Amino acid sequence: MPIDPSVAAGADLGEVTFSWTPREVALYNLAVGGAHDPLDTAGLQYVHDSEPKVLPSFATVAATFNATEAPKVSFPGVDIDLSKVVHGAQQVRVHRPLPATGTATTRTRIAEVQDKGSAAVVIQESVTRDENGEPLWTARSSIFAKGEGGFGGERGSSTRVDLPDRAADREILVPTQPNQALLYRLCGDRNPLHSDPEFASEAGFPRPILHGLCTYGSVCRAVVDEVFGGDVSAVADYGVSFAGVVFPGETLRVRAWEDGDRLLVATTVVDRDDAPALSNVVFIES
Ligand SMILES: CCCCCCC[C@@H](O)CC(=O)SCCNC(=O)CCNC(=O)[C@H](O)C(C)(C)COP(=O)(O)OP(=O)(O)OC[C@H]1O[C@@H](n2cnc3c(N)ncnc32)[C@H](O)[C@@H]1OP(=O)(O)O
Repeated sequence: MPIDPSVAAGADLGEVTFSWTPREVALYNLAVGGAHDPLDTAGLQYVHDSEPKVLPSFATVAATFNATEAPKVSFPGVDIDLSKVVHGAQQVRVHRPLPATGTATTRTRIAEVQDKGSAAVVIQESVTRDENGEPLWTARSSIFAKGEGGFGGERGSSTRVDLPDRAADREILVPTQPNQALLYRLCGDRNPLHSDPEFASEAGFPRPILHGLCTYGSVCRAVVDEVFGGDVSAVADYGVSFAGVVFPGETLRVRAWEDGDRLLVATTVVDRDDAPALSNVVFIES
């Protein structure tokens, strides 16, 4: 049985300790479109040799940055073929601005396993602490596994963030590059879905798709630059659902609405009639 909710739900996936340096931070920043204009001196802070700006979304890659193997969807009570899964949702809360150099330990558990009928959703939660045991960030991510539902689990809740019924306060265009996924995979996500045309085809896609977390980071970077004046510390919490695929080279349209201490955002693909890419996007300002 690929999913046994009685084993999976609440399972402790253990701890991992890892370190990062300005080199990893700068590579990540480039992989999410930072410093795309080398004549923009503000953008160059993303690739500063000793103190590059650290986006809160860096939290999504820090623990696995140097991975070189494809991930496995294999946990207690869960064993799913990688070609059947897509990233469903991601949220990160940073408890303070992330340093450009650090060592931390992440403990992860399976918070919930949802049976959506045809699909399964596996939700992981992790807490990351610095060397003194102080929390640095907490994260929640969902894996959406097509065809893996029907195992007799709870359907779980739905996520739905309604957007204001008015024109967006800001609109930003975020180009991605045709080789964006090949660059982003150097930040540790070696899923062949993003680099191998044959694997992508077996998974049901016409060509390799962009990592969900590359879209996540690119939108974070664009919002920090264009809405928060380049201040990476302005974001305390950032969550999204991955609503549709993005192909490398496509341009994203980011529309943003101020909503108190929140920024609500919709992200669509310009080149495909504004097909949804990210939904339920909420930035909480610090
Ligand atoms: C450890 C190893 C881990 C490896 C993880 C993966 C690593 C990465 O490399 C992989 C990636 O980055 S993949 C790229 C990023 N993700 C995507 O592109 C997915 C885009 N989204 C889709 O295709 C569809 O929305 C889709 C397919 C997600 C859903 O579409 P539908 O099947 O049409 O679903 P729908 O009928 O709308 O809803 C059915 C129920 O599912 C819930 N749901 C929908 N979208 C969800 C999502 N994105 N995340 C979580 N749950 C979601 C709905 O709420 C609904 O349930 P309910 O009826 O209870 O509300």
